[in-house]
Amino acid sequence: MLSSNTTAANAVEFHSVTRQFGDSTHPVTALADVSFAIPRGSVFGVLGESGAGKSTLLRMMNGLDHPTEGRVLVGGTDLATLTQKQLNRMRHKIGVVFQAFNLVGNLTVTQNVALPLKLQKLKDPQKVEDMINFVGLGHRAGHYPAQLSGGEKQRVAIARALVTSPLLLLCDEPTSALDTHTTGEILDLLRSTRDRFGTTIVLVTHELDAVKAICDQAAIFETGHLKDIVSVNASHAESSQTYLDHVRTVLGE
Ligand SMILES: Nc1ncnc2c1ncn2[C@@H]1O[C@H](COP(=O)(O)OP(=O)(O)OP(=O)(O)O)[C@@H](O)[C@H]1O
Repeated sequence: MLSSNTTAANAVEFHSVTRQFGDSTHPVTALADVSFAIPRGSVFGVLGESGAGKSTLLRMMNGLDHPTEGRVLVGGTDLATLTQKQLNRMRHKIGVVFQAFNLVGNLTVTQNVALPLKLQKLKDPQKVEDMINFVGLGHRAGHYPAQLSGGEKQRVAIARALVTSPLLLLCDEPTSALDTHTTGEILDLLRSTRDRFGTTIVLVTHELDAVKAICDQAAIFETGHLKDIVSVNASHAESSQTYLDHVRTVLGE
């Protein structure tokens, strides 16, 4: 299990994974014979156009969906060997961050961040406070989501995902709803998360800039097929540049 087998070299392994939907007359192949590994402590990008299979891939890492063929290992454990109870426990060690933030509107920042602990009947006010401070929102702890900017909402979502000390953080288009400057700040925060806590991060995105800014490797998918895995050699300092610098870089000045 992810929490017990902390020595596995790879946080995630896909072995010849195929996922088909539909019936035999109208099959839809979301993933076709996909194999790859994500080293522990790395930031791994998943790139692909709409329908490439990215969401299906994330759902499998989270144990919410299962291969039609092949095996998915998380923290060295084949998810197919787990009982539902074990799977639920493992999922507590996987954080998820979404494009739409998915905060609870009538809860404060502190209450939102404490939610995953509450769902496990746990309490750890110090950890909640630490995570809120880590994402730079100590001054907003009593605010409600409607009082926050998009970037601040995503910071809350990241603090909430980190409060259970996940070994794996799955980020599904986490910056797609944000402007360029705020995107840079959120990517910096994700990189700090990896550096500070050693969290393995999977970043699903269609934004090449985001992959270039923080990923060690990126897998490129096309209609369910893994086309390539590239090592990202970008200078990771680039994401810390100012908005103006970024505009100049992109516009080629
Ligand atoms: N529950 C399902 N039932 C039937 N087909 C599905 C189901 N889930 C996904 N698919 C199909 O599998 C393929 C991959 O879908 P998936 O959502 O994983 O792609 P994606 O890369 O995440 O796309 P997007 O960027 O639009 O979210 C698509 O053709 C999709 O229609």
